[in-house]
Amino acid sequence: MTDATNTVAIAADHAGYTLKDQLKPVIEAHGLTVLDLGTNGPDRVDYPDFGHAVAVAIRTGRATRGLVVCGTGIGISIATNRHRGVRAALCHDVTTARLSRQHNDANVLALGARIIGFETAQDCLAVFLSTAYDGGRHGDRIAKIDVPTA
Ligand SMILES: O=C(CO)[C@H](O)[C@H](O)[C@H](O)COP(=O)(O)O
Repeated sequence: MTDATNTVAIAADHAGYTLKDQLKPVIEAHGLTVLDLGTNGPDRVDYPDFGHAVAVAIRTGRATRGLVVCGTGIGISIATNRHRGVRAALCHDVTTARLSRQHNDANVLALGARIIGFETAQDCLAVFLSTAYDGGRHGDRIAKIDVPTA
């Protein structure tokens, strides 16, 4: 049985699926399991469907972390962030990837396949997966991110 705490849900649109697939070994090299939610080919698809799929996997406990990829990373990160408790960070460099974990306790990394190259993407993901949340003063701020329901 797959251990959700060691599972990373991944998804991409047509612009991001190649990078998504290239990044699977990075996840596995960290001793983590990949839950691939598509897409798996070049046919045009809608990025919100794939951002939502990763967010739902986290919300339902099938995974604790996620990776989403589209052309810019913008659309899929916006969609992923519509889910309560899901914090997707769009990163273009290792510094933002590191700080997304230390300060924001980001649980999803978003990347733009048409914006950054494989080497940078690989470094961002490796840092994202290996950096712990700092806690402390950041906790109250994170608690204010999700808008309270009436
Ligand atoms: O970057 C994206 C959304 O922010 C998507 O991956 C697409 O690249 C973008 O929507 C453009 O779509 P296209 O059909 O590939 O032109």
